Amino acid sequence: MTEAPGEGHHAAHTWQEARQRAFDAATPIPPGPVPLAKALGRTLASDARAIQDMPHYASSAMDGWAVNGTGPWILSEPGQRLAPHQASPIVTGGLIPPGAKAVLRSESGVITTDDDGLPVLALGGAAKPGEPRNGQHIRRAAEEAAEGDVLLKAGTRLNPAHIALAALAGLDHVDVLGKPLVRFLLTGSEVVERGIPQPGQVRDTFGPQLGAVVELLGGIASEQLRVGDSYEEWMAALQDTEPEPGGPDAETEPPADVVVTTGGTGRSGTDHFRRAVAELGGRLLIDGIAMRPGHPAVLAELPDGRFVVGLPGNPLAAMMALFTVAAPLLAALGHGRLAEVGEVPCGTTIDAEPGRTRLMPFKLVYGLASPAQHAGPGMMRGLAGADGVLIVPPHGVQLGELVPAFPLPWGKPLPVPKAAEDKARKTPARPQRKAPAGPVDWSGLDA
Ligand SMILES: Nc1nc2c(c(=O)[nH]1)N[C@H]1C(S)=C(S)[C@@H](COP(=O)(O)OP(=O)(O)OC[C@H]3O[C@@H](n4cnc5c(N)ncnc54)[C@H](O)[C@@H]3O)O[C@H]1N2
Ligand code: MOO
Repeated sequence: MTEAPGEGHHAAHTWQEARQRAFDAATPIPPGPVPLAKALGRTLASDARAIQDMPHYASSAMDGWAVNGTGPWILSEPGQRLAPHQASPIVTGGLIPPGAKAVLRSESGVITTDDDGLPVLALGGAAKPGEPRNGQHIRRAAEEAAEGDVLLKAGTRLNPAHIALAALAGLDHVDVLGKPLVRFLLTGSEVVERGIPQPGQVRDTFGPQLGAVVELLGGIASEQLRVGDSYEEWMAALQDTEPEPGGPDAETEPPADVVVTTGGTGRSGTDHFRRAVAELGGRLLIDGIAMRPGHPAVLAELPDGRFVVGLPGNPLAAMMALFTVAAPLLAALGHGRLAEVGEVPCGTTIDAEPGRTRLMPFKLVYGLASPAQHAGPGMMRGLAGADGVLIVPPHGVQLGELVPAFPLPWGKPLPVPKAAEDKARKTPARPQRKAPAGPVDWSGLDA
């Protein structure tokens, strides 16, 4: 923390360049299979089809008897082929025996004796007229889907019912679009995880929020590793983020695609990000951004393909760096798009600050953006109460002027500015397409 990174002594990227560069650095992670237990929220890369008829055998929908022909029925052993006027006991879900034409519910039949005193099944008091109809209470094979039918279309974002359907179809895995796995390396000997921090100590603000935010940004949040401030710890941790080949975690924990580090982005003796990356043979893709807060933010790529996002230690600065660098990177890795920047009318005049973009958490007050108080680089209060973040250009903003902004990953979308809304209203509605003649094809709504 001796020099001012990005403050003149090396060429920092503009905010816009940094965002685009982070997005362009990555290509989408290829699709692959995931077990159903990990498929929630994932996007199907290819159609999921029935691998056999569903159900794959005819079964009973009721407890009772499988019957052939009209009663009374002579009882035979369960599972045996039924000749006309024969019946055998069956339970719900039981396999329909060959020769059975229907199932008689238990409440519709009685076991009685025939003239010779032999046990027979006869219709009982609760039987409805005409019972059992041919096929009654039999769940036919392929009633839900025939082998090869598309159950879920490529592009479906999997919800619990989709996953249950895949399980019902007998699938153990589904083919989904790649999604970046993110590990965290939280650094700083002064950082404490619980209790009241002593002078010189600081409560960890990253552990409690980074995983959740990374998930909202389209990543899979994996474990957090905590180290102190020594270079050796940094090196060991950056090397050590892979599960040991053949080790206990190797099966369950695939290698990370991204490592997010916190702290150590400055240039003092205890700030090791750049040196550690260089020693590991990595290269810096972004080294400082002309923005405030968060200017020391770094993005690097290691020879093993992992990206390392270096967030500054100051809490608000880190979140602004996360939104600027990690959000586009995760979008690119996860088959997403670079989010468009919105606009909000500004409720105040913000003076120029040449050479850097300022990211300011704001609250909407009567539709106008008002920069939040308590938004110093080390604070969280402003962001915690904010509706979004203003991207204030170096030349400042005039009162009432539209200013670029982005919403928070956990918040509501930005309101559409009135000017844009009025324009949309004035644009004549597109002429309705004529409905096609003939029956409507609803097949696109299936699955
Ligand atoms: N001479 C200069 N000093 C500093 C400059 C500069 O340009 N010249 N930039 C300042 C800015 S801006 C930032 S941001 C920080 C960047 O610091 P580092 O990334 O090296 O982070 P540290 O020095 O390790 O920590 C900074 C600050 O953040 C606190 N911290 C760290 N981890 C956590 C955590 N998990 N939860 C809460 N707070 C955390 C740490 O205690 C420090 O107070 O450098 C400035 N200095
Ligand atoms: O830019 Mo620092 O990143 O202000 O806190």
